[in-house]
Amino acid sequence: MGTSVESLESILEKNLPADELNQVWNILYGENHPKGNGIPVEAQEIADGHNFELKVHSFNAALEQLRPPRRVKVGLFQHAHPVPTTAPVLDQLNALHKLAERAIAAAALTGVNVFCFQETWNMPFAFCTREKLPWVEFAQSAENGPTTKFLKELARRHKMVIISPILERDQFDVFWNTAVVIESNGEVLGKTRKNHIPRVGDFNESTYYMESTLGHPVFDTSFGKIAINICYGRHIPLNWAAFGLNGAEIVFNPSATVGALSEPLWSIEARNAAIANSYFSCAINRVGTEVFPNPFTSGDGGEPHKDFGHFYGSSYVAAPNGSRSPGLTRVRNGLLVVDLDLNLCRQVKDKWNFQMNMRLPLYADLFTRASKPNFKKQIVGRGLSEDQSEKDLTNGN
Ligand SMILES: NC(=O)NCCC(=O)O
Repeated sequence: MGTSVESLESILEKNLPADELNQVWNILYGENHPKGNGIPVEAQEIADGHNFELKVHSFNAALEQLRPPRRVKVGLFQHAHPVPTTAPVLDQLNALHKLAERAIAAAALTGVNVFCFQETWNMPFAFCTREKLPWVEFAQSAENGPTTKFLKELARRHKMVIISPILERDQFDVFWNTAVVIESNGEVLGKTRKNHIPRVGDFNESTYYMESTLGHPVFDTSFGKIAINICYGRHIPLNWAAFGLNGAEIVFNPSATVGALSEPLWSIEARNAAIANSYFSCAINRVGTEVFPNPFTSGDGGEPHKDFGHFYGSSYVAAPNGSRSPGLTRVRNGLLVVDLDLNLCRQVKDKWNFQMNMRLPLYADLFTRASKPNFKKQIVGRGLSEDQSEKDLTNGN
């Protein structure tokens, strides 16, 4: 499909009469259908001037007697790589920083409290190439690298929590796929790292960095308890569950994924995680096509090529009650600002009782046994081993 479709929403809006469109929104997205108002003129001017979509949405919760509403605005920014991947590394980094400054300025004008970029936002997504130079030159210290220093100043200026997913080079020159969490006072609150590394298609990421050893940290920020599940981790329901167990109220999923591989999964996985774990999930995808200097193969017998295919954007936010925001465009840069009430998390827990029905000991026992080499599957019936079943099938039994 590439770039020929702007978004699912644009097709529906073009083709459905208003009353049917409203019904479709309600069925597709839950009780909150798209709302497009509340964008300050100055923020819209920045978006128009720099050709990015600016969309707003809000989720409500019931008013409680003992707890005031806990409203938070999240900002999700998706972007294409702004300059050719052949430009000098410093020029690429500076162009990305400039882009970020504008997006954060627009987010600040819209009242965003917690801002998150896409996966490894400050570099081209070069992991398809399997080459080291110049791509590893984008890797930086999570605490003191140029991107963190740059964002600390913006976080302080705008009193905004900023989540910055980068390729990290640590003090031993070990690489990690990291998200740095910068508090609204400009201090680094901490970092988390990608737990699950893709080995699919052109996503040759194990060439570049190691699996996290940091677990599933939740960051208690001035705007709620947040966690970050980096890209491929969204396919692992236990990964999402672990952030919920540690108390997350919002889980960000900074990603980089292409249409041919994952577009049918995209609208489901983060939304399902929000439902299953009674928190808000925020899925952010890269956009555009990045062309690299040298051809590479996908290991599937196909022709060598110089690009990954189209990163389809479509960033969105899902709420614990199963409703979701509309998605951003598939083809352009975009900022999605979503106003939400964290009280909804506990209200949904009280309604559905997923936590009350969690039965952790039941699953703890199974996972403990399944993680041992002598694990025996609990199969009721003839109790044949897989080898025996295959023989049975070939004998026509
Ligand atoms: N960046 C990354 O983990 N991509 C893997 C592909 C996918 O998860 O859709």
